[in-house]
Amino acid sequence: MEDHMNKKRIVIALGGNALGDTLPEQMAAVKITSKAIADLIEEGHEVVVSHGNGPQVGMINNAMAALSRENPNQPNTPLSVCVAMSQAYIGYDLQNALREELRNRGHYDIPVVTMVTQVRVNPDDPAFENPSKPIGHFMTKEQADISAEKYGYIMKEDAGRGYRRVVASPRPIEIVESDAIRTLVESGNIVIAGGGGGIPVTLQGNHLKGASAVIDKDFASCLMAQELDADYLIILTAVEKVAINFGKPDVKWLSEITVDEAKKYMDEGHFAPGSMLPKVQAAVQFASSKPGRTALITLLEKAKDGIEGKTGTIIRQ
Ligand SMILES: Nc1ncnc2c1ncn2[C@@H]1O[C@H](COP(=O)(O)OP(=O)(O)O)[C@@H](O)[C@H]1O
Ligand SMILES: NC(=O)OP(=O)(O)O
Repeated sequence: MEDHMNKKRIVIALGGNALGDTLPEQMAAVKITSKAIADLIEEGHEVVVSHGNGPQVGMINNAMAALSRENPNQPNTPLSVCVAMSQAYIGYDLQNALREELRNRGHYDIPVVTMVTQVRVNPDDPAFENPSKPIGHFMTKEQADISAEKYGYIMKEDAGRGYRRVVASPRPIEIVESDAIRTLVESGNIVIAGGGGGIPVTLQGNHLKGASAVIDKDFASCLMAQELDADYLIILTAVEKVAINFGKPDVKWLSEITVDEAKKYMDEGHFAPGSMLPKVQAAVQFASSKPGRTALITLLEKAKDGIEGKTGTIIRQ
């Protein structure tokens, strides 16, 4: 273990490739993911891990809906509860894999814990009227039409890859458990928190009421990084760097950009909505929130190289 001279507090947001789409894929993927996270832990950094849940929350929601169709005594499970289930299921696999990876490297004294995390949203957020977050598996047009007809789901085409159900995705405004997460981090725990963007809740006096939504994990991770006063927000995805002119012959991969440059590229439409755009938006929000805060977007396997400045796209003020 390195000494703690350069210890940073890091929030890592894991993309879809870190977890896969199915139960067996997730089992295999978390082993690779744990290696990348353990590399950062071994450098002595304080690490909080968040992750997506799109495929998983859709799968859970479908299973619960089928159960309630078969059994009239079983009312349908709210989407907020499905997000909670996805946090626990993904947290279980990730926590277990990371514990094993740390032990394989001789670190028996680093506890890993998953925090059930609620995230407050505004009940008047216009996103509730405009579902945009794809969940579940991809379908053909014919399958999507059947789902829309049979279950009243709203289906949208997802970046040329097929059709998916979409649900509301309001902006996160408070990480309810951030004090507890901070306490765990400061006492040496590796914390998995804010999974699936957090369980969306609205405040009703002292009661937190579940909302029918799935929050974007990049925005929730950004807010969590701010609330934890993190030094780094690392967004790990399936590309090593962010590009302008992505997918075109004159593609240019970006190594380091300022917040102003990132905003200019956003305005010019270089980042696809629903994929790279929320990542760059989250990175910009984090890097602008306080001097010294740095955002990094890179490949899962390159997390350590990225924080050492060897690769990835760095966004800072
Ligand atoms: N300008 C861009 N630069 C790099 N990647 C981009 C860009 N625009 C769109 N992408 C795509 O966005 C993907 C990341 O978004 P997505 O797959 O939704 O993320 P997640 O890892 O969170 O599941 C990349 O793998 C890439 O295919
Ligand atoms: N909640 C969320 O943003 O999940 P995905 O990253 O899987 O879309």
